[in-house]
Parts: sequence; structure tokens; C-alpha cells
Amino acid sequence: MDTKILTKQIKAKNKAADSYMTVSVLSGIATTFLVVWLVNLFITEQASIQKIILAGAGLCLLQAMKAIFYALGTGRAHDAAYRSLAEIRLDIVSHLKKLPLSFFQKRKTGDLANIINHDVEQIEIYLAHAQPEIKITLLLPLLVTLAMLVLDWRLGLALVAPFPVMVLYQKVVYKLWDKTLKRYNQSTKEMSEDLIEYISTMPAIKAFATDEQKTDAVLTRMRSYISWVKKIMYTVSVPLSMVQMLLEIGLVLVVIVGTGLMISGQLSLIRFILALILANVFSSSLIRYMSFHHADIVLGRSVESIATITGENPRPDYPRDPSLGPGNIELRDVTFSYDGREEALKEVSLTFRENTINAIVGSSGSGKSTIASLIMGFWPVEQGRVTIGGKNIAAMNEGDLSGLVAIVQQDTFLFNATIAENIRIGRAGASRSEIMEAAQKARLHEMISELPEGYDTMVGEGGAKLSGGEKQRIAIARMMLKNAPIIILDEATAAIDPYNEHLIQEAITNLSQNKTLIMIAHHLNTIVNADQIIVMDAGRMIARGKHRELLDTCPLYQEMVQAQKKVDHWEIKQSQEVWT
Ligand SMILES: Nc1ncnc2c1ncn2[C@@H]1O[C@H](COP(=O)(O)OP(=O)(O)OP(=O)(O)O)[C@@H](O)[C@H]1O
Repeated sequence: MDTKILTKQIKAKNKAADSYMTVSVLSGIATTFLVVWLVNLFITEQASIQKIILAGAGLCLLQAMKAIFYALGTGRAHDAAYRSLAEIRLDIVSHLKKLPLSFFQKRKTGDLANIINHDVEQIEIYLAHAQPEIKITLLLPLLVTLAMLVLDWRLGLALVAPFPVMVLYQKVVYKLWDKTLKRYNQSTKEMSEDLIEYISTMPAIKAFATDEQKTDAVLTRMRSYISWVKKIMYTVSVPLSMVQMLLEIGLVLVVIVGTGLMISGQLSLIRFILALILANVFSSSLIRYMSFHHADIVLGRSVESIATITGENPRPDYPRDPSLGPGNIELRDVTFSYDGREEALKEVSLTFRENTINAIVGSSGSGKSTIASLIMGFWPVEQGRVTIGGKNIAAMNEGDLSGLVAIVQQDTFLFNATIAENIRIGRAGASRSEIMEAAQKARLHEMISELPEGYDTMVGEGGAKLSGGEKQRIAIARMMLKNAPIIILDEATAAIDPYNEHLIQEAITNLSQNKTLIMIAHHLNTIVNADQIIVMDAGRMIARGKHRELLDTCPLYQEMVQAQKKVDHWEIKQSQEVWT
């Protein structure tokens, strides 16, 4: 959704609120006329008890109407604003879900969070407060000008004489506001990006307490934000007081022209009083209009930010295909780059046959995880193709693809919810006994049973209360529930204690029965029995075969096995040193 459509949707007429506000304004104007009529009665000595009671009752009624209809109008406006706010947030969130991962690579979390919180909030301010007020504050001067022209055309002209100057001045001021707001928004965005990054990297910041410069950088950003807040205050308040001055020139002109007319006998005192009251209403409501119009500019900026999300093209929504089955996975001449510059994969062609155990090995950065990401459809493949069961995944429905492939990543993401809820992510609606069965197969059940609250234990933010190995097994339990025919396992690089590693191996064996398994292996001893091992080097596949074949034919594989043996020997030596 682009800026224009979004603005139109936001500003869509709220007829009920508009009509209530109009009645409220008309009641206010009628009150003014009634007061003038009452004053006239006293001046012309025509006031009687009945007339005074009548005017009093009329005033009470009009004031009550003004207040009641104003409350109804703003109530409706608030109602529409909160509905609109919720709808826009839901639209953004559902749109985000459809966007490819490349989008999240380009944008920072703090920036997106700022748009969803701060920018969307501006829409509420506009719809609930500014929009109804802008309408009143515009309607009022219009009616007042008409009334003034009817009262005396010369006074009407005197009132609106400074108006053209004010319009010109306003144009200049709006440009200034717009420019300052742009910088202010940028500063808000940078500050929230930095703050979120700062909080999420707190362990690293603490670890480098003496040398770290991040805190200073965050403080500098905050100071810059505060200075922009101050600038915004000045750029709004100073021009507003100038506008006030310009408008009061109209009031002064009415006083001068009115006095002249009164002296020459062309204007009665009562009409002069009415003109002064009307001129006052005119200038005060135009000043309010100007200050609320500022919200219009803020809205424009917020809509622009929101459109940077909603205007992004989502992955095409292909229809679901019930005939889709697993089959072989093939990569044909795949060349892929994350940033359009460096190639992470170069002309890779390979096949993972259905129901086989496969491993991908290679040095760090050789492209192993990239192969997994492309099979998962996380990134679009622009050169070459990836097929499952002969069907190009680029033309598959997202749900279909996700039903076929499951991934256990190095960093398992856990929600701050209970263990049971975190496992249920594998299949919404899974029963308690299915969750427990999955946990048993993932070798988690014993550990969970020892917790005081068992499956209802909260895991903490990002699974903070669980160990790395436990988190991985939760991910495996999720995959058990999901029961996808293809499993990709991105083995953890960090060392896991032998007991946990043994449990994870058992869990993986349970998970991968009668499935196609692709392991991105860092520990070569886990893959000696694989049906196929792919050796990657600098984005290219340089060999493939079984462990024995590769030991005979692939020098890089031999080197890797030798290096692994050294590490294993070192680890055994280390543990012996500990025990002796
Ligand atoms: N999201 C990303 N954006 C930009 N470049 C990336 C991204 N992910 C990986 N790369 C780059 O692509 C190349 C291949 O990375 P990949 O993660 O596939 O390697 P890997 O073999 O899995 O490494 P490791 O064993 O360290 O996990 C590397 O040069 C890496 O820097």
C-alpha cells in the first residue's frame, strides 16, 4: 500500500463525528449571536424579564448542545482512531510476514519497531484530535467571515485583509516544519535502533566494559534526539506566534474601520460589539487551525514511514497444491549473493535423494547455511533453481513449502512462554499428550519432569533459562510435531557437553526416521554413516560422495578429518588432564 492509498484510508470520512462537530460549532456561533442580542436589549432598553429568561434558557441549551455534541464528535473520532490504529498495525504485521528475509536484512529491528509504535501512534493523534478540530477550526472562520460580510461588508474585508499574507507565510512555515520533522523522525529512528541494539548486546557490552564505546555512541544519539526535540519546539512555536500576530492585524483593522464607521454614523454600537466578538472568534480559531495543521504534516511523515513497509512487494501468493509431495531436492546451477556483490554460492548443482541422510561440510563461510536457507525459501533464487519433487520452490505456496521442510537452526528462537507452548509452535492445536510424546522422542521429557512446574515452566526471554543443548532439543521436539518429510539440521558450532550431545544425537535419530535429512555438520564424527557428504569450499561444491570415497579422493576432506582428529585428541587429553 503506497502513501496515497494509506493517507486516503486514514482520512476516510467519519461522517458521524463530522455531523456532531458541525452541530457543536453551530451551537457555539448561535450562542455568540444570542449574547449580542441580549446586550442589544439592554442598550436599547427593551429588556424584559421574559426576554432575559428566554435568552438565559437559550444560552443554557446552546451551551449544553455545544458540549454534548463536541463530546459525541470527539468520542466517535477516538473510536474511529483506535479502530484505524489496530487495523493499520495488523496490516503492517501481516504484511511483514509476507516479506522475504532480504527485507529484514536491510532494515533494523529498532527502525521497524519505531514505525509500528511511534509512527502508527501519530495516526491516533491525527484522527482523534487533529482531524475533528481541523474541521471545526476551518468551519468557524468561514461562517464568521460570512456573518461579518452580512453585518457590514467593509468590516468583513478588513477582517480577511491580512489573510493572503498569512497564506504565503504559512507555505514557507510548512516547508520549514516539514524539513525539521524529517530530521526529527530520522533522529527518533536512529535513537530507537541504537537503544534496541544496545539492550540486546548487553552481554558483549558488559564483557568489554572498559573499552566499549557503544554506551557513548548511544548517549550521543540521545543528545542529538533531545536537541531535535528542542528544535522542533522552536520551529513550531515561533512561527505560530507570528501567525497569531498576523491574524491580530485583522482584529486591529476591524477596530479601526469599525470605529471610523461608528463615528460617521454608519455602524451602530451593537453591530460594532458583534463585529469585535466575531473577529475574535475568527482569529482564535484560525490559530487553532494552524497548530492542528502541524499534526497533518506529522501524519504525512508517519505515513511515509509506514509505506516503507506496506509498499514493499511481498512474495507472490501462489495457490496451495494438495498434490505436492516430498521427492528429491535438487539445486541446479545456483549462484546466489546476499548483497548483489559477493557470491555466497557459485554454480552449485546437487541432489539430495528422498529419504537419505546427507551432510554438508566445509570451512566457515563456505556456503553451507546458505544452501539450507535457499531450500527453505528464505531468500529468492535469481540464478539457477531449487526444486523439490520436480517443482520449483520459487513457484510454491509458502505454506506448502513450509509443510515440506523443517529446519533446526544453530540459534533456536524461543518465545517467552511455557515449554509446552514453545513446543506447540511445531503444530498449532497439538494436544498435551502429543507435546509430551514429542518431548520424549527429543529426549527432553526427563529434564522437564524435574522442573517444579514441568511443561508449564516459563523459558524466559529468548529461552534465557535453558541451556544451549536444551534449546536445541526443544527445536527438535517442535520438528517432531511438525513431522515434515525433509529435515535440515544446522549443527551448533559451539561445543555442547558430551551428555547433551549424546541426547541431541538420539533425538535427531528419532526425528529423521523415514525422512530426507540434510545436516550442516561441524563435527565430522557425526556424519561418517551419511549416504552422501557434500564438500563446500568458497561457495563451490568441490566434491560429493560417502565418507570412505571422499577420504580417498578429496584432499580438503582429508584435511578436515585430520583436523577433527586433532581436536578430538586434544579434547580427550584435556579431559584426562582435568581428571588426573
Ligand atoms: N545474511 C547474510 N547477509 C550477507 N552475507 C551473508 C549472510 N549470511 C551469510 N553471508 C555470507 O555468505 C557467505 C556464506 O555464508 P554461510 O553462512 O552460508 O557459510 P557457512 O558455511 O554456513 O558458515 P558457518 O560454518 O560459519 O556457519 C559468507 O561469506 C557469509 O559472510
